[in-house]
Amino acid sequence: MSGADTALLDVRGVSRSFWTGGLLSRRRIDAVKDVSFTLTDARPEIFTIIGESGSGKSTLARMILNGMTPTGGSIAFGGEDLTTIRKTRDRMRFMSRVQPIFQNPFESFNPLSKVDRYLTMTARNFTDARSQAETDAASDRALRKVGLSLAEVKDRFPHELSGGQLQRIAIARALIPGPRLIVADEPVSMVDASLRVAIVNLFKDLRDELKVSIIYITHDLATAYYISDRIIIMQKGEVVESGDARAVLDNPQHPYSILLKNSVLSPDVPDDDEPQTIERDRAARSY
Ligand SMILES: Nc1ncnc2c1ncn2[C@@H]1O[C@H](COP(=O)(O)OP(=O)(O)OP(=O)(O)O)[C@@H](O)[C@H]1O
Repeated sequence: MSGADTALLDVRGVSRSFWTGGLLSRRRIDAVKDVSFTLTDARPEIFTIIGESGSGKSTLARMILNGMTPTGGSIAFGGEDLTTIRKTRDRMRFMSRVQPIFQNPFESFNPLSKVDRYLTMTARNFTDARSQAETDAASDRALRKVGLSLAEVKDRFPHELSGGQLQRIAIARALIPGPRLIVADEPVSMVDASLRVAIVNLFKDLRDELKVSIIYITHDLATAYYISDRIIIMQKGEVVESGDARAVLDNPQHPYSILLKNSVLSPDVPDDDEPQTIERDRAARSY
């Protein structure tokens, strides 16, 4: 689908609750509450979801990736409600258009498999490439978009590569099917601080050159400020502030947004220079 009015992604009044505890101590957790936003096909953008731990970011990401059903509201991709995407063929089509990037690149790859195997499998599953020469060509094309080449990564195991290289290979793998949307959940929080800028810059290139929209999920205000077009700030499952990223982050209105900004940013964030990255110990986590 394309056209100025087509919603690439329409998240409408989405909520997700969980029940925890036993029969007598049942407790409802409202992980995501009534979240709405729309991404358009006509204008690829980096749309950032920011919030502290437990604010519902990953739950929202899982629902957008169709790995979890909302308990309220609806999500449509290209006009198609995600709950109607059930058949394997439809799921594969959806997956080719919406690709995830996970937090921990070391968990994205089987330590016993050579990394190029993931690229080959993705090329076989999601493109017309069948022969080794064709899958190699598809892998190399994708790797070159992230500043690598097949020659550099072929026959290498994950432990032979850095976290930054692995994350770039994970991004290359996600690009092979030609997605319209990438959902990146904390993609740089486990990457060495010195490599974060290179990775977030890649997202800008993907937006500008490949016209891919990116949902960038983070707790890191500095990289968010640096790359985002629009932003929503979440607290306890709710969107407390949203809009143009620079406008929101330069002049936050909600007390939580002000607190968030004051707690992580020094007063003068450079305009277009390197973001000041914030170190935080975070436990390895994946979906
Ligand atoms: N499967 C589940 N069962 C019960 N509660 C859950 C489940 N998944 C998430 N939650 C709860 O929902 C809330 C939101 O969690 P979520 O992981 O979406 O937050 P987050 O903003 O991504 O946090 P983090 O940055 O730490 O990953 C938390 O209180 C969490 O404990």
